[in-house]
Amino acid sequence: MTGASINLEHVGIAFGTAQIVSNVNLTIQPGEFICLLGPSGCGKSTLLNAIAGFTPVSGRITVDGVPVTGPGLDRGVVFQSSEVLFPWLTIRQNVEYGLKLRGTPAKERREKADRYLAMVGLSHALDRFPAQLSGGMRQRAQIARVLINEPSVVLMDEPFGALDAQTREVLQAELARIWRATGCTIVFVTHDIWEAVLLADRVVVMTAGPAAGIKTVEEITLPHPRDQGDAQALTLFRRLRDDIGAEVRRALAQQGLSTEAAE
Ligand SMILES: Nc1ncnc2c1ncn2[C@@H]1O[C@H](COP(=O)(O)OP(=O)(O)OP(=O)(O)O)[C@@H](O)[C@H]1O
Repeated sequence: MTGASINLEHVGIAFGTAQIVSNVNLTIQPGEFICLLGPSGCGKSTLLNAIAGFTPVSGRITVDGVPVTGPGLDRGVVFQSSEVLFPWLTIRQNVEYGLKLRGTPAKERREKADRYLAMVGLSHALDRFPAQLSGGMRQRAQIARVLINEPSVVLMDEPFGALDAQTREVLQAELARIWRATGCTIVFVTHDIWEAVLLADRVVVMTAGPAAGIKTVEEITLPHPRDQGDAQALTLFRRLRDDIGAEVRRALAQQGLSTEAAE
């Protein structure tokens, strides 16, 4: 598994007459970890869905130079909700499912499923059903189900958003390890500024919608594992918080609402 480059050129996304995203230009290097941050509702998920090929765009999105025209196995998507797992299949069967559909022999798909389930720390839960797992374990299973396809790009939409703070912290550290082990390119949507500081090579901050674009791109060169107690990490956190806060205040002012409401 190696990471692919992603190129967004003048990307715009509209739903009917509503222009959600406008003129986004971004080049993502192979193996990079990009976090998308921005005010609520600005269009982070919309942009991620466009890279996944779920949403048509104006402009151009390419992955390793190939235009995105629809979903593909080169791009795996991890959603916030783990309800995408089939409740009637065991965790191992869930992870194997895609390979089974594509006719991979049973022995090979079992070996692969077990390898990726070991990578996400679920070797002890292979034969359990989703309902018998915690939320964090279900998210690990969802990640294994994506990784088994050996995608060059993993797109993650607030994958830890529904988890408690301690579980989220554990999964963040595990994701950083998995990312290094696989070399895939990750684009990760989050509301959580600390999550972005702890994980990303670059944080892309979007402007408030409508017609959201890129406000700033912050490069983070701190070594892993990163720590919230680190002074440089704290400086970055504050800068990102101020950038996003300014966008939220601008959006509220545009709507004629008090800017103090955003403090
Ligand atoms: N299928 C759709 N049809 C019409 N409008 C949509 C559709 N999907 C999203 N939108 C609108 O696009 C805008 C951006 O939504 P999106 O979910 O991408 O924002 P977000 O930044 O990910 O939000 P949040 O941070 O709250 O999760 C919102 O105004 C939303 O209502």
